[in-house]
Amino acid sequence: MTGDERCRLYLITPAVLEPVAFADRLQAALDGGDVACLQLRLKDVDDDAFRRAIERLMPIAHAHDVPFLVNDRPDLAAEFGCDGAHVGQQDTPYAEARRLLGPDAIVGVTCHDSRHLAMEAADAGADYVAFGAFFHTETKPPRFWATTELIEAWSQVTTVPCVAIGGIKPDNLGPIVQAGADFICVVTGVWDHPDGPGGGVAAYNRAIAAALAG
Ligand SMILES: Cc1ncc(COP(=O)(O)OP(=O)(O)O)c(N)n1
Ligand SMILES: Cc1nc(C(=O)O)sc1CCOP(=O)(O)O
Repeated sequence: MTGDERCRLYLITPAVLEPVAFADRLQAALDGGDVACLQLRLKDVDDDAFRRAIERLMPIAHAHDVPFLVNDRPDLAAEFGCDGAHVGQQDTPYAEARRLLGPDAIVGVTCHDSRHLAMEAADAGADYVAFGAFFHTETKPPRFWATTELIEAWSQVTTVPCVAIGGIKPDNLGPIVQAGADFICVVTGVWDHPDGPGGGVAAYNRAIAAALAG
């Protein structure tokens, strides 16, 4: 994951899923077009459920050349040789995640609405920083609000890629892309898309391309 390319789609799984049934939906999503990264984000599950999901879903991501990251659990990501992990401000600290995963893994950090947190993460070596939420979302009711001004300011001072997250849909992503976001990160806009997950991925990619063109 580098920030020196065009803006790309970063996909997060639903927080509750049954791995065998979800595998077909993941396959459909990744068949729908370009996805830069897949993050497994499970909530309220035990370690065995996490392990079953990693074992079933990571090969599908890899068959599409999509890096597979695990949210909150760099220990499990390391155990299964995943491509990396995403950690929040209340999770395993960045330095410990990096120690567990090694220098070549992708480690991203939630930075909410804060350029200061983002600088700290980038200086420590994070591969990307994540800003959000941009819009209201039921997926995770926002406590912080990020802005396109933050993305613009970030892009001017550093080359460390930034991810924009929170309520982002094909019809509201234009200003975020034009402000310089490297990745548009999405949960429901893909999984709940009326044309299915593949249609959702295609719709985001069309909207990103239109924003970059226009
Ligand atoms: C790419 C990306 N950005 C932000 C988050 C949110 O992470 P966090 O603050 O740790 O909250 P939970 O996802 O654990 O609810 C993310 N997962 N991914
Ligand atoms: C997991 C997560 N983190 C956020 C943050 O603001 O840090 S918003 C969010 C949920 C994003 O889901 P959707 O694309 O369905 O709005």
